[in-house]
Amino acid sequence: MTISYDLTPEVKEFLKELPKCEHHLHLEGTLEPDLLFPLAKRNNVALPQGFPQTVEELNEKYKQFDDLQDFLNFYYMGCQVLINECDFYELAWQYFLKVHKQGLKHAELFFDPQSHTERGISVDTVYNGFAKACSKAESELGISSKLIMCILRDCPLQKCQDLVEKEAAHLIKEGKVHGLGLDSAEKPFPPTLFTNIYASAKKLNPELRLTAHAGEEGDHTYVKNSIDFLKVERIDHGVNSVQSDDLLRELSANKTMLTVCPLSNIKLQVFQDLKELPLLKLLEFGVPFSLNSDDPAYFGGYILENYYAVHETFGFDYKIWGDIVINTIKGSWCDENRKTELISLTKSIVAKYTN
Ligand SMILES: Nc1ncnc2[nH]cnc12
Ligand SMILES: [Zn+2]
Repeated sequence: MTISYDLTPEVKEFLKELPKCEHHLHLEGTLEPDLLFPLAKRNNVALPQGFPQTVEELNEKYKQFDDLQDFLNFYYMGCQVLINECDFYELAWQYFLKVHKQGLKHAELFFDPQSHTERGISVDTVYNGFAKACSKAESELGISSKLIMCILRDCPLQKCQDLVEKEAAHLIKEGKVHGLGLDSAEKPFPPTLFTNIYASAKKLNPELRLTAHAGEEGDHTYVKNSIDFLKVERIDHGVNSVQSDDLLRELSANKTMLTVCPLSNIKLQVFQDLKELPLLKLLEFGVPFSLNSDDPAYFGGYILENYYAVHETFGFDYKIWGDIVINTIKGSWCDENRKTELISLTKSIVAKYTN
């Protein structure tokens, strides 16, 4: 499903060349219909009753979701075809191959163990497959990456606690997962429910980075409470932060990054039009944000299409794009040398297009 963007070839080339970092990408959300059906066959998985039968029918369904829950229903059905370590590896590797062609240099990648452990698959099977693809992407494609393990907020709390304190405790302690996140249905499961679990994860490894989905369908208090109770340093989506100027000032003062997902917000009807995406207000208040693809197989675009869509709507000049990309690099969880390298690359690309 390719959407065409009304941009000049020069702008397209500029956006492609920018050294992009992605902070909000669910690896399970990269499961394209043309991988889903072969995996179902290979693993002998019967898709649920009523599930589309062909790539074309599935693509038709993906044209629009009613809301977050409508999408999540399909997302979790899709997860069922992932069984063996090689499936997780193949999924992530296909993602890296696609975004390598789009100028992605650094990726911070979510994965959802509970969508697999519920089906009897071990956390290690999932982790090992994804980690292998990450190592290969670094050595063969020059893409650095970090894995962020997410808690599914609509699973029973005890199971969320067991994931962190038992099943995946070794991955946290050994620093194999770099960060902890919180995703899935937002509104009925406010962040305060997870205060103790976040605290025990941080106790297992004080270096663990913390983030959470908030302010996608929940209001601005979900963002504020994620910061105050979960002690997160980043917010995934966070677009409803614009409901409170006080919160925007706080985000700006603390340099708390919002990982904004433009095409996702349209497909899940958070906004009806990209013009409503509050990037200008975030820029006005000095709130750092990055642009991301969330679940690209479902939302009609990877990282570069998200950059295209934002350019088509807001028409930022090259200098503003340079600032957005540099802020994204600064808010990344990679080491300082990598940041310096990517910032200097950004500056040279902006200079090439503005001189
Ligand atoms: N956009 C999103 N919001 C919440 N949970 C998710 N899981 C995958 N994508 C998600
Ligand atoms: Zn997400």
